Amino acid sequence: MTTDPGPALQLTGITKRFGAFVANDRIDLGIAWGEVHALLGENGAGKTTLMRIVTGLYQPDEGTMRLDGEPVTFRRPEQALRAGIGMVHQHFTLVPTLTELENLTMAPAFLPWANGRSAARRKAAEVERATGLRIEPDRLVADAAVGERQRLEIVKLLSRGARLLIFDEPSAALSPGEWDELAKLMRRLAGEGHAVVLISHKLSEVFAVADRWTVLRGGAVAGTGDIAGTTPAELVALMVGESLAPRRERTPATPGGPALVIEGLTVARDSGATALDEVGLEVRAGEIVGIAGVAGSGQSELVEAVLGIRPVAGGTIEIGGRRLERRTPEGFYAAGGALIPEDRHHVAVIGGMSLGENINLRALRHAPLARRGRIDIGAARVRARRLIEEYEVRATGEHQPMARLSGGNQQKAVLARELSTDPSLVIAVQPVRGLDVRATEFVYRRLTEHRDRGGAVLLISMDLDEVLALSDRIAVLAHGRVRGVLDAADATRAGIGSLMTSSEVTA
Ligand SMILES: Nc1ncnc2c1ncn2[C@@H]1O[C@H](COP(=O)(O)OP(=O)(O)OP(=O)(O)O)[C@@H](O)[C@H]1O
Repeated sequence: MTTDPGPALQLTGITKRFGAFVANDRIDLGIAWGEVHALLGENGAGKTTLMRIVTGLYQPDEGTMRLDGEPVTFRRPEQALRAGIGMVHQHFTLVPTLTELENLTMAPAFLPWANGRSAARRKAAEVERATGLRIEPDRLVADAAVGERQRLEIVKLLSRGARLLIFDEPSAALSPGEWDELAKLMRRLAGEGHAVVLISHKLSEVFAVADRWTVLRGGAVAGTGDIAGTTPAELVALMVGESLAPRRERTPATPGGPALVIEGLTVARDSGATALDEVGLEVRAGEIVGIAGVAGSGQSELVEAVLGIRPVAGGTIEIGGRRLERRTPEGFYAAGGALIPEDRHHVAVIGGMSLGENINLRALRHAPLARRGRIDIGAARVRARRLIEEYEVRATGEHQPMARLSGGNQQKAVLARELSTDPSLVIAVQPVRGLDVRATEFVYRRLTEHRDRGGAVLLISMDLDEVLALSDRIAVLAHGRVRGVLDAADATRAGIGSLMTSSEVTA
């Protein structure tokens, strides 16, 4: 299909306030059919708010929207979707206790087939072919990794006839191969006359797929233009209002004693299938060990086993030289562990509690916040404010409900909470997920400083560049087994990639 490029969506003077706070400030933005338009900006710049307006989740206080030249008002997401506008959210909208196929059959396109499983399966296969995205019809969504859930979200949206698709940081949980696939899909959709809006903090992705860009800063448009003729440095400067200092040279690690020792760890998935098969892994004090692997290779189960929330069929786990006999989260934290979880929304934050309460959650049982069984509210407030400042969490104050912070700022709060208790072992799963360029540099520096002070870090990430940039040693996990452990200095993308996709154990 060919479509003349033309104005798909035109926003004029869009303003959105939350109380006295102006999240979107008189925004003019045009998205054309046939283009991939990157929407950029620091954490809290107002990107998600604007896209929530476009998809009917929020109503603007001022301004107008036109779709194909016609004024439109969306009071609910269904209205936007009916008009062909859909969003792949940072937090997915799937039902975890249903299978992927069951989740898909809830979409109207499938309803006529909903009572016939084989027909629904055929329809699912058809959508898979059309989108080039795989799904596992019989897998419970709860068992799917974040990246796999996201894929299902996209399939669901396309099956509902979305023509303008908004991707909110879609690559956060994807392996390089999955991202390449998604990038191709975005280009294909644009080529077929769809419009794609890409919210991303990764400029390499933006330059790989986008035709045009718009930068938001402090809720207002800071600039817009064509990707051709723009440099990443120019966009960074527009986003943060300054240029970023170059990353410091990393010094080699000086590893000490073992901080985490895992031997022969065998763990099952919820379905009973083997998730980890006799996995051995060691992280020493003063080093960062990265785990590279495609989503669903057993990373989540590894973390859950160490944390003590997943039964272990065999093997041992030692933290700080002590074997964890009764494995519980309390035991993990008491042994000096800290965790930056993969799924921020469901596991890492309590949305109904304030930012300050979330930041202090792990410090409440000990002095100086706990005094004779009571919490010193004044000390808690001071501590929260200090960490909010130190971690540059952008919020109206420590009282702001956590759910009202932008995604990136929630992530900064999680980091503040976990790193501020001086842990000996940090398990960091996708630690910069959703963070802007400046905050990403900040976290990388923090984790490296933690290592330099003798702390141990187990880094789990689907982002191979991140694993390569941060790790001292890299363990490659594939199909529940460690396929090799490499010194980061000698590791190459290609070498890791071939181990990541290997199905035979060569060791
Ligand atoms: N429901 C709400 N109530 C109050 N403030 C809100 C609400 N939603 C968003 N905000 C505020 O609006 C600002 C913009 O948030 P938004 O989520 O749009 O940012 P963003 O550019 O998408 O950031 P990120 O890159 O971190 O996702 C933030 O400071 C946030 O705290």
